[in-house]
Amino acid sequence: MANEAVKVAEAELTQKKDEDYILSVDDLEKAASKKMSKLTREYYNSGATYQQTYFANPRAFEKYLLRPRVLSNVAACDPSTVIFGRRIPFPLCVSPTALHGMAHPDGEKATARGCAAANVNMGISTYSSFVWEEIIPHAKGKIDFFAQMYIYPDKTVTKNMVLKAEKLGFKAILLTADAPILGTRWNETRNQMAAHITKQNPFPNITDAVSNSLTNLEDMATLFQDASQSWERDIPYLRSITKMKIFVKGVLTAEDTLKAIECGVDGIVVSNHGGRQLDGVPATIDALPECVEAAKGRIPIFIDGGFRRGSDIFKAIALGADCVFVGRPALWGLAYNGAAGVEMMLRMLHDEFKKTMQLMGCNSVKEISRKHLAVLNSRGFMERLETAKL
Ligand SMILES: Cc1cc2nc3c(=O)[nH]c(=O)nc-3n(C[C@H](O)[C@H](O)[C@H](O)COP(=O)(O)O)c2cc1C
Ligand SMILES: CCCCCCC(=O)C(=O)O
Repeated sequence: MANEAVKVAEAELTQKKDEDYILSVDDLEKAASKKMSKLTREYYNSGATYQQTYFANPRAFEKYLLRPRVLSNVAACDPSTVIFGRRIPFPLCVSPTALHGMAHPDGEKATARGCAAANVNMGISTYSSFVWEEIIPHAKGKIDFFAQMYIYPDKTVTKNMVLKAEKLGFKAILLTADAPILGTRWNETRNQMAAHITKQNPFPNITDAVSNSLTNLEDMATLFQDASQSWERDIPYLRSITKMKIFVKGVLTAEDTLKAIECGVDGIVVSNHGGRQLDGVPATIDALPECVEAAKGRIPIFIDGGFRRGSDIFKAIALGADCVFVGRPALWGLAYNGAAGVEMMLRMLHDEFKKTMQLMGCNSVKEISRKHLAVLNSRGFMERLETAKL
């Protein structure tokens, strides 16, 4: 009888294959990628030109080792933190990414529902598949939204977008600064992405300006992104027309961190656009320390790029970030199972982050610091990050 029970249990086990388990963001990426069309998969899962930065982002976390403290009574560990005056479950928000309609028919509306279910704030792209006013009601009052914008060549567009965002209750502008022109992604040309976009996936927020005659995204972007954007001209202008917080997204250096402070922005997002703009720039986790050092606590610092594990989030907080954002993981959740897939991804990262905190001996986000990290020096010996000569 016992043998029979074992046989039944084994038969049930073999019905479920290893790939049916989604236990990590990496599992989710694989499962979601199978569900996407070639066009969508290659648009989402790629970077600029040789993709050096795209691959560097997730890999760079490995060189930061964790230094745990034991016997620290972590039974009451609390991974929550406060962003813009609102307590959020853990230091994570969703980055703005274009065209969620390619992953799921409900696009950003489903992403917003997934974020609301997990109580996670969401950035929405200028290039969203639905107009902002259609997306917000799906989570209104439950989470904060951030409006991703560019400096548009036509300044009345900039002004209208800002005023619209303010009216819709967006908490902050994420001004994308690393895209005065669009980066080159070769498979977008191979897949004739621009033709697909104008026909099947228009940009409803800016649709009037879209020209069907254009054949590549880089040309299309010149309609919406102004190569003459500058700190001196555009930040004071934005400041003069809005009370929303202004975060500059795409900062990678101490110099630009200082410039951001000088121009009076409310914060920066250390970002390389997920490796989609300038190939060859550092992984964001490697650029973070010089930005943190330059800021000296004067402005909040957010970061995105390659975050796939709870321990990645822990490392960024330890290096001085206030909050981490994820882009592609939300797209994978959406493609895998709509709003429920987005929620699943966010809960997975929440649980991994909390477990990392507990196994590190931390009870609150405020306790996490550089003393929790180490690196291997050039001779292969471990050094505490606090004292390491890098
Ligand atoms: C498919 C895709 C579309 C994106 N669209 C935008 C966009 O419209 N505006 C923007 O500022 N950043 C955009 N980004 C960059 C993200 O905001 C974010 O910086 C990046 O995805 C973070 O890296 P991760 O995907 O590894 O988490 C996009 C990224 C991806 C993957
Ligand atoms: C014509 C513009 C194409 C959308 C660009 C969105 C974006 O930033 C990306 O990384 O892709």
